[in-house]
Amino acid sequence: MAKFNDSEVISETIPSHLQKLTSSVVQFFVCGFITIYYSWQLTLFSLITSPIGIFMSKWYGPKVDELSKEKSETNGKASATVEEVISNMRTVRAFAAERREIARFVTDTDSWLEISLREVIINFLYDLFWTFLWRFEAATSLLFAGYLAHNGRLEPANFVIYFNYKMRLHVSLLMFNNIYISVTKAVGKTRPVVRLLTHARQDQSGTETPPVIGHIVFGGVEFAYPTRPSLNVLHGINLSLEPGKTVALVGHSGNGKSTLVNLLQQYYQPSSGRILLDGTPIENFEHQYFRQMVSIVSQEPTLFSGTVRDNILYGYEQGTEEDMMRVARMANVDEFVARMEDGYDTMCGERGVKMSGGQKQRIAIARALVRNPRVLILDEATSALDVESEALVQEALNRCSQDMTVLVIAHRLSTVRNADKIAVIENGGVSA
Ligand SMILES: Nc1ncnc2c1ncn2[C@@H]1O[C@H](COP(=O)(O)OP(=O)(O)OP(=O)(O)O)[C@@H](O)[C@H]1O
Repeated sequence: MAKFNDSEVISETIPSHLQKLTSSVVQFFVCGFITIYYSWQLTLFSLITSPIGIFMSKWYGPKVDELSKEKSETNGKASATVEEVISNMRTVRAFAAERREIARFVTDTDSWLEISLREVIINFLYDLFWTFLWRFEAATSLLFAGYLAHNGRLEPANFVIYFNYKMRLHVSLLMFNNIYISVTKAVGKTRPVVRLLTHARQDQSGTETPPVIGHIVFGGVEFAYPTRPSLNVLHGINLSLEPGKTVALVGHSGNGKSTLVNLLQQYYQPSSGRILLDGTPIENFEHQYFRQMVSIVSQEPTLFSGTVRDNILYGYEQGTEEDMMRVARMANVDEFVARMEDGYDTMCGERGVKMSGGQKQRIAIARALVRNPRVLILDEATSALDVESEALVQEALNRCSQDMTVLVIAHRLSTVRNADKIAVIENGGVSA
């Protein structure tokens, strides 16, 4: 799992403030030394109010951090609602749920407004506090300076120089304060982004690129989803996938078939146990290379809004026209694209809405194959299709997967019948 902490978040957000920070540190020390030089008694006296200021900042920092976090969470929730509704517009309209969805969005924006109001009030009180504290400190310092001058312990000229530099010292302290507030707010807001980036970096930290023939071993794999850490979905899975063979993974709904595939895809890491590809732990593989060697066709493949060509070569931009045509023929894509006016330049539409289910599946198979993988994962790739489309897709899969290791999540008897080995996943364990 991704490990990250606040210092990591701060180190990502602080560089933009570095210049201001450096100049205020320099100003602080220069002015500090000059004020001490001209009147150490006054300088010492003005520190009396510091503990109150430090105490207030200690309270304010976590408060702002918490509010920024809450605010970006509610903001994200409102955006997610909008995105979900827009992408499922037909379902929303089919069930006349427009009012319900508007109410959901309004609830999200209301909480955002409430948090923003709290933030405004806290910021106002904080500013008021510092204005009052500095006025109070200036007034008491002036009185003390008068007392020192009266007793001949402070020259009037030194007094003028002292106050001049004291004002500059205040300016640098104010700058510190502003930087502190901005960094605290930024930390609260950027924490989820940094967490995502850190996770992505860790996901891509492997460097090895050994030759792969496609022997996969799950050794004592245990796993619980981070959102339900107390519920172990997989308990000590031991399974071997021989190179070039097809293994059908079967089991009741909810028994963990997709979870096992998610682990092989490195979307999550096992709580314990190991997954090896030709003897190398999968996390040690270089990211791009691993994705080239292990490819997936999912149950509901997502296409992007570009052309058929763009979608087949997605993530494999070095692929040539010949590569594209080769897999398009293998996956029966050529069969329907040849009848389209723009051929491989036909636009697929957002999320592939301009393609039928079977066409999307065949493009997804071509996309998985174009990188010449050694391992192919098929997540019920034909289960959502009608008989004719299924036959075309199945034919394509049989043709393509002959010299690859195939892990197929199977619901249908026909898929199971074609497999070299059947692995039954039950109660978090597996028997083959
Ligand atoms: N992202 C998630 N967070 C928490 N729990 C999850 C998550 N995804 C799946 N689960 C839980 O993990 C268990 C296994 O789910 P999984 O999707 O692996 O089952 P499956 O065998 O593939 O089911 P199906 O055949 O219905 O697709 C289920 O109890 C499910 O509720």
